[in-house]
Amino acid sequence: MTLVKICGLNDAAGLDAARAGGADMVGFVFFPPSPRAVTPARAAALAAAMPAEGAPLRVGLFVDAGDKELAATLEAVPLDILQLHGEETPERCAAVRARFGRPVMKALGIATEADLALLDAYAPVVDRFLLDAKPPPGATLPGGNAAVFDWSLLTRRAIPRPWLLAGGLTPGNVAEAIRATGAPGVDVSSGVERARGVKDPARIAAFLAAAKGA
Ligand SMILES: O=C(O)c1ccccc1N[C@@H]1O[C@H](COP(=O)(O)O)[C@@H](O)[C@H]1O
Repeated sequence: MTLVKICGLNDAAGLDAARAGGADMVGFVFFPPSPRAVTPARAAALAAAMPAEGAPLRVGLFVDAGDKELAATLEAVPLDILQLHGEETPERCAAVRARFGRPVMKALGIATEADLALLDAYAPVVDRFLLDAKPPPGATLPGGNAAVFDWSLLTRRAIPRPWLLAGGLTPGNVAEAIRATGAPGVDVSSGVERARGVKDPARIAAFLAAAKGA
């Protein structure tokens, strides 16, 4: 069954809906410019309501974070996976994985076939990929922009690690996205919100039902 990550959770109602609907991963955004950002203290309070082990796994989303920030966040919040959503190089991914002892999920922006060439450089040093759209012109965030990319690019080569499809997914298009790409997992933020940065429990439930039923 398709793995589902609900990202950008910042309140108990959203987290409850994600858990009730069977989310495999929940994401906390540690990137202050994002409207979904949480402080480590806020994420710790939300995570405290979750089971200590098992699903959903807690994913921390970081954008070009330094070791000090990663260490301080991990001190406060029991994160299972580190999602690196900035310009982190393969060397940086390897260093983060070794120093912090957590699986690393590297986000890559995909717009053309050439972007997929990066997969081979990262594959030896990451545990999972998150394949997202590149930020559209004028966007201020490196992700979370409700932008879709050309899914057919993903059918032309094998992805050398487990991976999640992201970018502009919604309850209405996620089943088609899974069918078109064969994605083993999907990730959503904007598509389950009622306003930018505000999660909608009903949309979270609908997304999970559509993705798990695909
Ligand atoms: O969600 C954010 O605010 C965010 C900020 C900075 C980097 C990544 C971010 N979100 C990630 O982007 C994907 C796609 O988002 P969307 O569904 O298109 O809105 C999301 O799943 C997050 O992993």
